Amino acid sequence: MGNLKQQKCDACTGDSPAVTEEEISKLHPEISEWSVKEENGEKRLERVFKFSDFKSALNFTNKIGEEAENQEHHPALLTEYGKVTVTWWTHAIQGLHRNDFIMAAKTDEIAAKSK
Ligand SMILES: C[C@H](O)[C@H](O)[C@H]1CNC2=NC(N)=NC(=O)C2=N1
Repeated sequence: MGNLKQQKCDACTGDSPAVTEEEISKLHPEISEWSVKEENGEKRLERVFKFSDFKSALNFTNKIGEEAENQEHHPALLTEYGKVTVTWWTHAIQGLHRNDFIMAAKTDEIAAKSK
């Protein structure tokens, strides 16, 4: 464990397995700052990152966007003055896949490097 951020996303289709509750409880400690939310009956991972101004928030948003393109797995990003809300889930399965936990870990790493 502790290596989620080094993993790559698998190509995901509607047949890909959603993580089970048991897997969620194993993976969540690696990204403990994220909350598991439920929206429209779909589980999602969400975290708010704080910044000193809009420009830093936008800069972080763009870095997450680049990594999303590299991994072909894409978040919802809400950029505001001094904060970015990042939400990961897998549209193809309307819920959480291991990919979402990998991307959350990568997001944490990018945030740590952006400080
Ligand atoms: C074909 C392409 O890989 C898929 O449409 C990808 C793109 N990015 C994606 N991102 C996310 N978060 N969920 C998906 O199901 C998804 N599907």
